[in-house]
Amino acid sequence: MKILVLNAGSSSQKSCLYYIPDDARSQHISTELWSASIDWTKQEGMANLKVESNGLVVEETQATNDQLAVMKRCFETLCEGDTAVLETLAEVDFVGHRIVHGGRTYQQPTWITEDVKRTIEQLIPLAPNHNPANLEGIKLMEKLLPETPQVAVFDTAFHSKIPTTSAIYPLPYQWYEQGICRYGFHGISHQYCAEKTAKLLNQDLANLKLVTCHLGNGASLAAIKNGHSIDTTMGFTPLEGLMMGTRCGSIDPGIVIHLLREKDLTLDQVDVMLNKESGLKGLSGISADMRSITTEMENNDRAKLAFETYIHHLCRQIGAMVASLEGLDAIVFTAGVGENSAIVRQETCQRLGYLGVDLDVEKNKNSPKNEDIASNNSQVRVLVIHTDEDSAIAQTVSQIA
Ligand SMILES: Nc1ncnc2c1ncn2[C@@H]1O[C@H](COP(=O)(O)OP(=O)(O)O)[C@@H](O)[C@H]1O
Ligand SMILES: CC(=O)OP(=O)(O)O
Ligand SMILES: [Mg+2]
Repeated sequence: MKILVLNAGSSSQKSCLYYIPDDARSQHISTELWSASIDWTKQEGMANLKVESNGLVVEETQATNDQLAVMKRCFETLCEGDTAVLETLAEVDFVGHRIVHGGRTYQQPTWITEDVKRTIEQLIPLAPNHNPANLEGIKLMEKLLPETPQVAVFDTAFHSKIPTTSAIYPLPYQWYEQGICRYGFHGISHQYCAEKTAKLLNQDLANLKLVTCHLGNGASLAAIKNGHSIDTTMGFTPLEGLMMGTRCGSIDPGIVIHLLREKDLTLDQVDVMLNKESGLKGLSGISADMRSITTEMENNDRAKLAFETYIHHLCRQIGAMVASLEGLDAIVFTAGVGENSAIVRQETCQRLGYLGVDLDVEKNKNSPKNEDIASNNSQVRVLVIHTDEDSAIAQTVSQIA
Protein backbone atom coordinates (compact mmCIF):
# COMPACT_ATOMS: atom_id res chain seq x y z
CA MET A 1 0.00 0.00 0.00
CA LYS A 2 1.04 3.61 -0.55
CA ILE A 3 0.68 5.97 2.37
CA LEU A 4 1.12 9.73 2.19
CA VAL A 5 2.07 11.33 5.52
CA LEU A 6 1.62 15.01 6.41
CA ASN A 7 3.49 16.45 9.40
CA ALA A 8 2.94 20.13 10.12
CA GLY A 9 5.46 21.51 12.64
CA SER A 10 5.54 25.09 13.84
CA SER A 11 8.35 26.04 11.44
CA SER A 12 7.90 23.49 8.68
CA GLN A 13 5.57 21.22 6.75
CA LYS A 14 7.05 17.82 6.09
CA SER A 15 5.42 15.22 3.83
CA CYS A 16 6.46 11.73 2.77
CA LEU A 17 5.11 8.99 0.53
CA TYR A 18 5.79 5.43 1.70
CA TYR A 19 5.31 2.05 0.13
CA ILE A 20 4.60 -0.75 2.58
CA PRO A 21 4.22 -4.25 1.12
CA ASP A 22 0.96 -5.84 2.33
CA ASP A 23 2.79 -8.85 3.73
CA ALA A 24 5.29 -6.68 5.67
CA ARG A 25 2.88 -4.53 7.68
CA SER A 26 3.83 -6.01 11.03
CA GLN A 27 7.56 -5.98 10.30
CA HIS A 28 8.04 -2.21 10.27
CA ILE A 29 9.35 -2.27 6.70
CA SER A 30 8.64 0.73 4.54
CA THR A 31 10.25 2.33 1.50
CA GLU A 32 10.29 6.10 1.22
CA LEU A 33 9.33 6.94 -2.38
CA TRP A 34 9.19 10.72 -2.10
CA SER A 35 9.65 13.33 0.58
CA ALA A 36 9.14 17.07 0.70
CA SER A 37 9.64 19.77 3.26
CA ILE A 38 8.52 23.35 3.28
CA ASP A 39 10.44 25.73 5.52
CA TRP A 40 8.32 28.77 6.38
CA THR A 41 10.98 30.54 8.39
CA LYS A 42 13.86 31.40 6.04
CA GLN A 43 12.51 34.82 5.16
CA GLU A 44 9.22 36.64 5.78
CA GLY A 45 6.85 36.05 2.83
CA MET A 46 9.05 33.31 1.38
CA ALA A 47 8.61 29.55 1.47
CA ASN A 48 11.40 27.15 0.67
CA LEU A 49 10.25 23.86 -0.86
CA LYS A 50 12.64 20.92 -1.04
CA VAL A 51 11.58 17.68 -2.74
CA GLU A 52 13.56 14.45 -2.75
CA SER A 53 12.73 11.46 -4.93
CA ASN A 54 14.15 9.39 -7.80
CA GLY A 55 17.64 10.12 -6.43
CA LEU A 56 17.12 13.86 -7.00
CA VAL A 57 16.88 16.84 -4.68
CA VAL A 58 14.91 19.74 -6.16
CA GLU A 59 14.56 23.07 -4.38
CA GLU A 60 12.20 25.94 -5.14
CA THR A 61 11.60 29.24 -3.42
CA GLN A 62 8.11 30.71 -3.59
CA ALA A 63 7.54 34.38 -2.80
CA THR A 64 4.14 34.14 -1.15
CA ASN A 65 2.32 34.09 2.17
CA ASP A 66 -0.26 31.71 0.72
CA GLN A 67 0.67 28.51 2.56
CA LEU A 68 -2.08 26.49 0.85
CA ALA A 69 -0.75 27.38 -2.62
CA VAL A 70 2.74 26.22 -1.60
CA MET A 71 1.32 22.97 -0.23
CA LYS A 72 -0.60 22.37 -3.47
CA ARG A 73 2.60 22.93 -5.43
CA CYS A 74 4.38 20.51 -3.12
CA PHE A 75 1.90 17.69 -3.83
CA GLU A 76 2.00 18.41 -7.60
CA THR A 77 5.60 17.22 -7.55
CA LEU A 78 4.34 13.72 -6.70
CA CYS A 79 2.97 13.37 -10.24
CA GLU A 80 4.79 16.03 -12.28
CA GLY A 81 8.32 16.73 -13.39
CA ASP A 82 11.54 14.90 -12.53
CA THR A 83 10.41 14.12 -9.00
CA ALA A 84 7.22 12.31 -10.10
CA VAL A 85 6.70 8.90 -8.52
CA LEU A 86 2.98 8.48 -9.27
CA GLU A 87 0.88 8.61 -12.45
CA THR A 88 -2.00 10.10 -10.49
CA LEU A 89 -2.61 11.06 -6.89
CA ALA A 90 -5.36 8.45 -6.78
CA GLU A 91 -2.63 5.81 -6.38
CA VAL A 92 -2.30 6.93 -2.75
CA ASP A 93 -4.18 4.35 -0.64
CA PHE A 94 -4.22 6.18 2.70
CA VAL A 95 -3.22 9.55 4.11
CA GLY A 96 -1.81 9.80 7.65
CA HIS A 97 -1.63 13.09 9.54
CA ARG A 98 0.34 14.08 12.62
CA ILE A 99 -2.29 15.89 14.68
CA VAL A 100 -0.72 17.81 17.51
CA HIS A 101 -3.59 18.09 20.01
CA GLY A 102 -6.14 15.32 20.47
CA GLY A 103 -7.34 16.45 23.90
CA ARG A 104 -8.96 13.78 26.06
CA THR A 105 -11.07 12.49 23.23
CA TYR A 106 -8.44 10.89 21.02
CA GLN A 107 -5.74 8.65 22.43
CA GLN A 108 -5.56 6.20 19.53
CA PRO A 109 -5.02 6.56 15.77
CA THR A 110 -8.41 7.47 14.38
CA TRP A 111 -10.10 7.49 10.95
CA ILE A 112 -10.85 11.09 10.08
CA THR A 113 -14.57 11.91 10.07
CA GLU A 114 -16.56 15.13 10.41
CA ASP A 115 -16.57 14.55 14.21
CA VAL A 116 -12.80 14.19 14.33
CA LYS A 117 -12.35 17.38 12.31
CA ARG A 118 -14.73 19.21 14.63
CA THR A 119 -12.71 18.12 17.67
CA ILE A 120 -9.42 19.17 16.06
CA GLU A 121 -11.01 22.53 15.37
CA GLN A 122 -12.34 22.86 18.93
CA LEU A 123 -8.82 22.20 20.22
CA ILE A 124 -7.28 25.07 18.18
CA PRO A 125 -7.09 27.37 21.24
CA LEU A 126 -4.91 24.74 22.93
CA ALA A 127 -2.51 24.35 19.99
CA PRO A 128 -2.89 27.56 17.98
CA ASN A 129 0.35 27.09 16.04
CA HIS A 130 -0.40 23.52 14.99
CA ASN A 131 -4.03 22.35 14.91
CA PRO A 132 -5.05 24.96 12.25
CA ALA A 133 -2.28 23.72 9.92
CA ASN A 134 -3.29 20.11 10.64
CA LEU A 135 -6.88 20.90 9.72
CA GLU A 136 -5.81 22.72 6.54
CA GLY A 137 -3.82 19.64 5.57
CA ILE A 138 -6.85 17.38 6.07
CA LYS A 139 -9.10 19.68 4.03
CA LEU A 140 -6.56 19.96 1.23
CA MET A 141 -6.27 16.18 1.05
CA GLU A 142 -10.07 15.88 0.95
CA LYS A 143 -9.99 18.13 -2.13
CA LEU A 144 -7.06 16.44 -3.84
CA LEU A 145 -7.97 12.87 -2.83
CA PRO A 146 -11.71 12.79 -2.13
CA GLU A 147 -11.92 8.98 -2.14
CA THR A 148 -8.86 8.28 0.01
CA PRO A 149 -9.32 7.40 3.70
CA GLN A 150 -7.38 9.62 6.11
CA VAL A 151 -6.07 8.75 9.55
CA ALA A 152 -5.20 11.09 12.43
CA VAL A 153 -2.23 10.09 14.59
CA PHE A 154 -2.07 12.19 17.74
CA ASP A 155 1.04 13.72 19.25
CA THR A 156 -0.66 13.65 22.66
CA ALA A 157 -1.48 9.91 22.58
CA PHE A 158 1.82 8.56 23.93
CA HIS A 159 1.48 10.65 27.08
CA SER A 160 -2.17 9.83 27.71
CA LYS A 161 -1.39 7.38 30.51
CA ILE A 162 1.10 9.42 32.53
CA PRO A 163 0.41 9.13 36.28
CA THR A 164 -2.19 11.51 37.65
CA THR A 165 0.43 13.28 39.78
CA SER A 166 2.31 14.21 36.57
CA ALA A 167 -0.86 15.08 34.67
CA ILE A 168 -2.66 17.18 37.24
CA TYR A 169 -1.95 20.86 37.93
CA PRO A 170 -2.31 21.95 41.55
CA LEU A 171 -5.38 24.07 40.77
CA PRO A 172 -8.87 23.60 42.22
CA TYR A 173 -9.77 19.99 41.37
CA GLN A 174 -12.78 20.97 39.24
CA TRP A 175 -10.44 22.22 36.49
CA TYR A 176 -8.79 18.83 36.23
CA GLU A 177 -12.24 17.28 35.84
CA GLN A 178 -12.86 19.78 33.04
CA GLY A 179 -9.74 18.70 31.14
CA ILE A 180 -7.23 21.33 32.32
CA CYS A 181 -4.29 18.95 32.70
CA ARG A 182 -0.94 18.01 31.18
CA TYR A 183 -1.38 16.41 27.74
CA GLY A 184 2.22 16.50 26.54
CA PHE A 185 3.29 16.60 22.87
CA HIS A 186 5.87 15.24 20.40
CA GLY A 187 4.59 11.83 21.52
CA ILE A 188 5.09 10.21 18.10
CA SER A 189 8.74 11.27 18.21
CA HIS A 190 9.36 10.37 21.87
CA GLN A 191 7.89 6.89 21.34
CA TYR A 192 9.78 6.33 18.09
CA CYS A 193 13.07 7.38 19.72
CA ALA A 194 12.52 5.18 22.77
CA GLU A 195 11.89 2.12 20.58
CA LYS A 196 14.86 2.91 18.35
CA THR A 197 17.10 3.39 21.41
CA ALA A 198 16.20 -0.02 22.81
CA LYS A 199 17.03 -1.60 19.42
CA LEU A 200 20.34 0.26 19.11
CA LEU A 201 21.36 -0.65 22.65
CA ASN A 202 20.15 -4.19 22.09
CA GLN A 203 18.11 -4.04 25.27
CA ASP A 204 14.52 -4.61 26.23
CA LEU A 205 12.63 -1.30 26.36
CA ALA A 206 10.83 -2.68 29.42
CA ASN A 207 14.09 -2.44 31.39
CA LEU A 208 15.15 1.07 30.38
CA LYS A 209 14.82 4.48 32.02
CA LEU A 210 15.17 7.09 29.27
CA VAL A 211 15.03 10.85 28.92
CA THR A 212 14.23 11.71 25.32
CA CYS A 213 15.06 15.30 24.34
CA HIS A 214 13.05 16.40 21.31
CA LEU A 215 14.73 19.70 20.49
CA GLY A 216 13.20 21.20 17.34
CA ASN A 217 11.61 24.58 16.93
CA GLY A 218 9.19 23.33 19.55
CA ALA A 219 11.01 21.33 22.21
CA SER A 220 10.06 18.89 24.95
CA LEU A 221 11.47 16.14 27.15
CA ALA A 222 9.86 12.85 28.08
CA ALA A 223 10.67 10.56 30.99
CA ILE A 224 10.16 7.03 29.64
CA LYS A 225 10.08 4.00 31.93
CA ASN A 226 9.29 0.46 30.74
CA GLY A 227 8.38 1.94 27.35
CA HIS A 228 5.75 4.29 28.83
CA SER A 229 5.84 8.06 29.14
CA ILE A 230 5.60 8.82 32.85
CA ASP A 231 6.34 12.54 32.69
CA THR A 232 6.92 15.23 30.09
CA THR A 233 7.74 18.93 30.03
CA MET A 234 5.03 20.25 27.70
CA GLY A 235 1.65 20.56 29.31
CA PHE A 236 -1.89 21.66 28.58
CA THR A 237 -0.47 23.38 25.50
CA PRO A 238 2.89 23.16 23.65
CA LEU A 239 3.97 26.34 25.45
CA GLU A 240 5.07 24.83 28.77
CA GLY A 241 8.48 23.42 29.64
CA LEU A 242 11.74 24.13 27.84
CA MET A 243 12.79 27.43 26.35
CA MET A 244 12.22 27.01 22.58
CA GLY A 245 12.84 28.81 19.29
CA THR A 246 10.11 31.42 19.80
CA ARG A 247 8.23 30.04 22.83
CA CYS A 248 9.13 30.96 26.39
CA GLY A 249 8.46 27.57 28.01
CA SER A 250 7.70 27.61 31.74
CA ILE A 251 7.51 31.03 33.34
CA ASP A 252 5.87 32.27 36.52
CA PRO A 253 2.14 32.53 35.66
CA GLY A 254 2.18 35.67 37.82
CA ILE A 255 4.01 37.39 34.95
CA VAL A 256 1.00 36.87 32.69
CA ILE A 257 -1.36 38.30 35.33
CA HIS A 258 0.99 41.27 35.80
CA LEU A 259 1.27 42.01 32.07
CA LEU A 260 -2.49 41.88 31.61
CA ARG A 261 -3.32 43.88 34.72
CA GLU A 262 -0.53 46.44 34.95
CA LYS A 263 1.01 46.80 31.49
CA ASP A 264 -2.09 47.29 29.40
CA LEU A 265 -1.24 44.47 27.05
CA THR A 266 -4.17 42.75 25.45
CA LEU A 267 -4.66 39.02 25.74
CA ASP A 268 -3.72 38.55 22.08
CA GLN A 269 -0.54 40.60 22.52
CA VAL A 270 0.52 38.44 25.46
CA ASP A 271 -0.30 35.29 23.47
CA VAL A 272 1.85 36.43 20.51
CA MET A 273 4.66 37.48 22.84
CA LEU A 274 4.82 34.14 24.68
CA ASN A 275 4.39 31.94 21.59
CA LYS A 276 6.16 33.85 18.84
CA GLU A 277 8.47 36.48 20.29
CA SER A 278 10.13 34.74 23.20
CA GLY A 279 12.63 31.88 23.56
CA LEU A 280 15.86 32.10 21.54
CA LYS A 281 14.37 34.82 19.37
CA GLY A 282 13.18 36.96 22.27
CA LEU A 283 16.37 36.76 24.32
CA SER A 284 18.82 37.13 21.43
CA GLY A 285 16.86 39.63 19.37
CA ILE A 286 18.48 37.86 16.41
CA SER A 287 16.83 34.59 15.51
CA ALA A 288 14.83 31.57 16.63
CA ASP A 289 17.26 29.35 14.76
CA MET A 290 19.93 27.67 16.85
CA ARG A 291 22.33 27.79 13.86
CA SER A 292 22.31 31.61 13.87
CA ILE A 293 22.56 31.75 17.67
CA THR A 294 25.65 29.55 17.82
CA THR A 295 27.30 31.39 14.93
CA GLU A 296 26.59 34.82 16.41
CA MET A 297 27.40 34.07 20.03
CA GLU A 298 31.16 34.50 19.56
CA ASN A 299 30.63 38.24 19.13
CA ASN A 300 27.18 38.93 20.44
CA ASP A 301 26.38 38.93 24.17
CA ARG A 302 22.63 38.55 23.71
CA ALA A 303 23.10 35.52 21.45
CA LYS A 304 25.40 34.05 24.10
CA LEU A 305 22.85 34.76 26.82
CA ALA A 306 20.12 33.08 24.75
CA PHE A 307 22.30 30.01 24.22
CA GLU A 308 23.33 29.70 27.86
CA THR A 309 19.79 30.18 29.11
CA TYR A 310 18.59 27.48 26.67
CA ILE A 311 21.18 25.06 28.06
CA HIS A 312 20.36 26.02 31.65
CA HIS A 313 16.66 25.29 31.17
CA LEU A 314 17.40 22.09 29.29
CA CYS A 315 19.70 20.73 32.02
CA ARG A 316 17.36 21.76 34.79
CA GLN A 317 14.43 19.97 33.21
CA ILE A 318 16.47 16.89 32.37
CA GLY A 319 17.12 16.82 36.14
CA ALA A 320 13.37 16.94 36.74
CA MET A 321 12.76 14.02 34.34
CA VAL A 322 15.52 11.98 36.02
CA ALA A 323 13.84 12.64 39.37
CA SER A 324 10.56 11.30 37.98
CA LEU A 325 12.34 8.21 36.64
CA GLU A 326 14.37 7.70 39.83
CA GLY A 327 17.34 6.78 37.65
CA LEU A 328 18.69 7.07 34.14
CA ASP A 329 20.02 4.59 31.58
CA ALA A 330 20.19 6.81 28.50
CA ILE A 331 19.64 10.33 27.23
CA VAL A 332 18.44 10.68 23.66
CA PHE A 333 18.87 13.79 21.51
CA THR A 334 16.56 14.24 18.55
CA ALA A 335 14.86 16.73 16.13
CA GLY A 336 16.45 19.72 14.37
CA VAL A 337 18.62 21.00 17.23
CA GLY A 338 19.07 17.69 19.05
CA GLU A 339 20.27 15.87 15.93
CA ASN A 340 22.45 18.59 14.46
CA SER A 341 23.87 20.82 17.16
CA ALA A 342 27.03 19.23 18.56
CA ILE A 343 27.59 22.19 20.86
CA VAL A 344 24.14 21.89 22.46
CA ARG A 345 24.77 18.19 23.20
CA GLN A 346 28.29 18.84 24.43
CA GLU A 347 27.36 21.69 26.81
CA THR A 348 24.39 19.72 28.12
CA CYS A 349 26.29 16.48 28.71
CA GLN A 350 29.19 18.30 30.34
CA ARG A 351 26.81 19.67 32.97
CA LEU A 352 25.28 16.24 33.52
CA GLY A 353 28.57 14.74 34.63
CA TYR A 354 27.10 14.43 38.15
CA LEU A 355 24.69 11.81 36.75
CA GLY A 356 27.55 9.75 35.34
CA VAL A 357 27.16 11.12 31.80
CA ASP A 358 30.43 11.16 29.86
CA LEU A 359 30.34 12.12 26.19
CA ASP A 360 32.78 10.94 23.54
CA VAL A 361 33.55 14.47 22.33
CA GLU A 362 35.03 13.35 18.99
CA LYS A 363 32.05 11.14 18.12
CA ASN A 364 29.69 13.95 19.10
CA LYS A 365 31.36 16.45 16.77
CA ASN A 366 30.10 14.73 13.61
CA SER A 367 26.48 14.50 14.76
CA PRO A 368 26.25 10.82 13.78
CA LYS A 369 22.66 9.63 13.40
CA ASN A 370 21.34 6.63 15.30
CA GLU A 371 24.52 6.15 17.29
CA ASP A 372 25.65 5.97 20.89
CA ILE A 373 28.00 8.92 21.45
CA ALA A 374 28.81 8.27 25.13
CA SER A 375 32.37 7.31 26.06
CA ASN A 376 33.07 3.71 27.02
CA ASN A 377 33.28 4.81 30.67
CA SER A 378 29.98 6.63 30.74
CA GLN A 379 27.46 5.23 33.22
CA VAL A 380 24.66 6.64 31.07
CA ARG A 381 24.39 6.05 27.33
CA VAL A 382 23.90 9.13 25.11
CA LEU A 383 22.25 8.67 21.73
CA VAL A 384 21.57 10.84 18.71
CA ILE A 385 18.48 9.53 16.96
CA HIS A 386 17.05 10.83 13.73
CA THR A 387 13.40 11.12 14.62
CA ASP A 388 11.28 9.62 11.89
CA GLU A 389 7.84 10.76 12.94
CA ASP A 390 6.65 10.27 9.38
CA SER A 391 7.57 6.62 8.99
CA ALA A 392 6.16 5.98 12.48
CA ILE A 393 2.86 7.52 11.30
CA ALA A 394 2.93 5.38 8.13
CA GLN A 395 3.50 2.23 10.22
CA THR A 396 0.62 3.15 12.51
CA VAL A 397 -1.67 3.74 9.53
CA SER A 398 -0.66 0.43 7.92
CA GLN A 399 -1.51 -1.40 11.13
CA ILE A 400 -5.06 -0.11 11.36
CA ALA A 401 -5.74 -0.16 7.59
N1 LIG B 1 22.70 22.18 11.91
C1 LIG B 1 21.90 22.67 12.85
N2 LIG B 1 22.41 23.17 14.01
C2 LIG B 1 21.62 23.68 14.95
N3 LIG B 1 20.29 23.73 14.87
C3 LIG B 1 19.72 23.26 13.75
C4 LIG B 1 20.48 22.69 12.70
N4 LIG B 1 19.63 22.29 11.72
C5 LIG B 1 18.39 22.60 12.17
N5 LIG B 1 18.43 23.18 13.37
C6 LIG B 1 17.33 23.69 14.19
O1 LIG B 1 16.21 22.86 14.09
C7 LIG B 1 15.02 23.65 14.09
C8 LIG B 1 13.94 22.93 13.34
O2 LIG B 1 13.74 21.66 13.92
P1 LIG B 1 12.55 20.72 13.46
O3 LIG B 1 12.60 19.52 14.33
O4 LIG B 1 12.64 20.49 12.00
O5 LIG B 1 11.35 21.70 13.80
P2 LIG B 1 9.77 21.67 13.74
O6 LIG B 1 9.34 20.27 13.46
O7 LIG B 1 9.39 22.14 15.11
O8 LIG B 1 9.36 22.60 12.66
C9 LIG B 1 15.43 24.95 13.41
O9 LIG B 1 14.70 26.01 13.91
C10 LIG B 1 16.89 25.08 13.78
O10 LIG B 1 16.99 25.90 14.91
C1 LIG C 1 4.08 20.29 19.52
C2 LIG C 1 5.15 21.07 18.85
O1 LIG C 1 5.65 22.01 19.42
O2 LIG C 1 5.51 20.67 17.62
P1 LIG C 1 6.69 21.27 16.71
O3 LIG C 1 7.93 21.12 17.48
O4 LIG C 1 6.67 20.39 15.48
O5 LIG C 1 6.36 22.68 16.46
MG1 LIG D 1 8.67 18.72 14.49
